[in-house]
Amino acid sequence: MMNSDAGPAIRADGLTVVRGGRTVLDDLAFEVPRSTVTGLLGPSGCGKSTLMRAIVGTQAKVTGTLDVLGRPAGAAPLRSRVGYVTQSPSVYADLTARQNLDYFASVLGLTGAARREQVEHALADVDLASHADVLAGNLSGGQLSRVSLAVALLGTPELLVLDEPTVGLDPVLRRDLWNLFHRLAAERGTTLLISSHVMDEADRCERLLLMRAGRVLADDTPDALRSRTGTETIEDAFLHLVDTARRKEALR
Ligand SMILES: Nc1ncnc2c1ncn2[C@@H]1O[C@H](COP(=O)(O)OP(=O)(O)OP(=O)(O)O)[C@@H](O)[C@H]1O
Repeated sequence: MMNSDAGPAIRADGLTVVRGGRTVLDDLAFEVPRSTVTGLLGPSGCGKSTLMRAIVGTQAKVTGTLDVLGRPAGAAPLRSRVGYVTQSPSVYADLTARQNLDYFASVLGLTGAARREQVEHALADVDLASHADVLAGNLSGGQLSRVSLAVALLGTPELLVLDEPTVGLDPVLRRDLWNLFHRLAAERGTTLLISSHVMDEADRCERLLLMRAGRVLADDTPDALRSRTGTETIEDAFLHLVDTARRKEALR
């Protein structure tokens, strides 16, 4: 019998998604190893959110292979094992940060002391303990997105899929969040897939998936990408790969 705990956290092969009659993900093949921080980088509109939605099982018209933690993406047993944070924070404005977490912890089936412990832990992880009793509606944008992240941390998911979690945050908070991401991978074995359209976040990742126009341009470590393309920055590596892809398309 196949062991669903072995192998990569995510495996895609021939993955294609059609939205509104357009192919927005085109024949993707890649793997995301377990317990790593992988960056999903590419320009606005290249398909990052669509890929994340496919991985968490909320995207229609997905064809090809897409396995998550050894099971087909979206399979019911994955629900409690995968955490997902969208670009727009999804919390209740009329509840405090702590009440939001308590509510979502109860939805996950957590009770009693274990629930209280998980809630306090998640608040501390995202550095929001001092604002725990403020109504979500009165929190800043960055604080709200950290409440969403804390919700995703409840239940200690094995895979965290985070759509642009550091957008709009100040440099200190951004650094603290990246430190948290690495701690989760190193200490809890969590796999993190984190999207960004800012190339300067690339060096904070152990691995990179570079996307452009619905295709994966590269699936590698930042160092390997730079040395393979003979460039010094990931932005230059990305441009080099785009030019190479364009030349190939022109030859065809
Ligand atoms: N409901 C929809 N119907 C048709 N096309 C869509 C729909 N939603 C998104 N698209 C298209 O799919 C493509 C990929 O969109 P997606 O949101 O996945 O990109 P993205 O890389 O996450 O962009 P951003 O960084 O701006 O969030 C875009 O060209 C977009 O216009």
